[in-house]
Amino acid sequence: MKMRNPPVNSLSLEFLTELLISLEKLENDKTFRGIIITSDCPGIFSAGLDLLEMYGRDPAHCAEYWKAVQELWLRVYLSNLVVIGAINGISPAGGCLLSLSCDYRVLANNPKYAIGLNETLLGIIAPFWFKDVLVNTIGHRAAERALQLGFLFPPSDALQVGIVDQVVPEDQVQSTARSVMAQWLAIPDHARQLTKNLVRKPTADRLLQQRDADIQNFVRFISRDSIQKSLHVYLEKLKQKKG
Ligand SMILES: CCCCCCCCCC/C=C/CC(=O)SCCNC(=O)CCNC(=O)[C@H](O)C(C)(C)COP(=O)(O)OP(=O)(O)OC[C@H]1O[C@@H](n2cnc3c(N)ncnc32)[C@H](O)[C@@H]1OP(=O)(O)O
Repeated sequence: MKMRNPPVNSLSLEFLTELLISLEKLENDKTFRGIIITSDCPGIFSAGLDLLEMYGRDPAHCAEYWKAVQELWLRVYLSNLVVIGAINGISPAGGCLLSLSCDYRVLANNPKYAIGLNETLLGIIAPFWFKDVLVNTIGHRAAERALQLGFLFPPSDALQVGIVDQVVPEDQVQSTARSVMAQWLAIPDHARQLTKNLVRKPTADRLLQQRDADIQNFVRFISRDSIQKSLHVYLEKLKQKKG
């Protein structure tokens, strides 16, 4: 699955909906046993959640948006398919969550392709289920530092901390992802799927048990004047970077 939402593969409501529909189709087609998620935007895996879906929007829109974010996460995280991330670009925040929700992550060895949950740098916070997935992946202490400081790990650090499973030369990302897929597909589906569910269900259940409250918390948080100001400042910084 090649993500194509130029210029930066931001996860807008429309794009999230497209991804959800595509995933659902693949899940329902029994000829598919695995997917490789990668990007069609040069140098960018995904810029994460679309800031314009959270800035200057009314509460109803924010609620609809957050529901779609939850939905995509649950679908990828709990997918019965083998999901491999072929991460061929930078992957901050929501882009990192998408990567972390794969079963295996291959990152291209380019110092620009940093990955991490950098929410605090925007003046916002990673929701508890983003945090849970990071803690599950790199452990409590490393996650505690990474989340508070908004670390974006370059490939060598990302491998060392375990946020990705493999770092390979850029021209080998897709072929490595395909070899990894072959290994994973050698395992009988029912055994692998039940095991995946056993490991991941408790984390997903934490959100499933409080989805509506999570949406309300998000809407309250994102609608605060101080948070809207932080988003404004961050968006201006992105604009000014262009000069
Ligand atoms: C107690 C209550 C608890 C409640 C908890 C709720 C908490 C809320 C949680 C909300 C979670 C959010 C997670 C996220 O994913 S936030 C998004 C994080 N993403 C980023 O920080 C990445 C920002 N982008 C960049 O750093 C760069 O764009 C890039 C990806 C490195 C690419 O750089 P490049 O130079 O190639 O491109 P430009 O920077 O010029 O960007 C091109 C245009 O795209 C716009 N852009 C970029 N990123 C985003 C984005 N994430 N959303 C929307 N738009 C984006 C950028 O502004 C340029 O637009 P322009 O052409 O119109 O100027």
